[in-house]
Amino acid sequence: MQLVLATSNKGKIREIAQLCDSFEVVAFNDLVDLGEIVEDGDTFAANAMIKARTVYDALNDPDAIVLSDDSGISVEALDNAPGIYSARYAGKGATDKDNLNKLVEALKAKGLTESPAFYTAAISIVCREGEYTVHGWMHGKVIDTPRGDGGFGYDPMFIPQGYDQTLGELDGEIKKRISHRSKALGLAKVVLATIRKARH
Ligand SMILES: O=c1nc[nH]c2c1ncn2[C@H]1C[C@H](O)[C@@H](COP(=O)(O)OP(=O)(O)OP(=O)(O)O)O1
Ligand SMILES: [Mg+2]
Repeated sequence: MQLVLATSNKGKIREIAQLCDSFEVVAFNDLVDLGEIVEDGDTFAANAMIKARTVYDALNDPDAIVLSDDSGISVEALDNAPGIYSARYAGKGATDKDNLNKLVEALKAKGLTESPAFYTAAISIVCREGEYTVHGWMHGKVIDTPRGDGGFGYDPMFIPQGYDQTLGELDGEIKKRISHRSKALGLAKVVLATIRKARH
């Protein structure tokens, strides 16, 4: 069964494809040309649903199953910023490196070397059977000295609870087990199994 991913983020596509390996996963950009989807919701869930609905409507295919992800990092010492603005923390068109460096600077500006932090993932599914949104969280801390180049986004500065290495250093198999995205996808796969059953 095909699963259309309503994301342009290569790190997410890689992780979702690995975690949803019983589906034929395809990125929406390979099917339709929508340009940048405007994420003007005020929560992760709202933005995830915007992305999934936009792609579902553009595909105009009653059999389509679209899955989106809106996610980000919230830092306690920064009143849970950047949150839903994680992708553009360093401004429109910011790279992962720009955003990470801005977060390091924000910690230093507070005279901090670390702070508790957590990732949120909201995953939405839109198909003819209905619209669904599930969440996953991963708690830990951010540090001001990024280490490792694994993962993507803010991973080199995030140390998950129970570990002493960053997600940039840890084996990707660990992130697959504990991340906000894998937890949310664990719930999303229950929805997908129900859809698959209803269609056969
Ligand atoms: O596991 C993660 N490890 C590190 N960083 C992460 C992770 N998960 C989300 N993030 C960061 C990256 C980006 O700065 C923002 C997502 O923003 P978000 O709008 O959901 O994604 P995006 O714009 O990169 O692609 P898209 O909207 O097409 O899904 O949070
Ligand atoms: Mg985005």
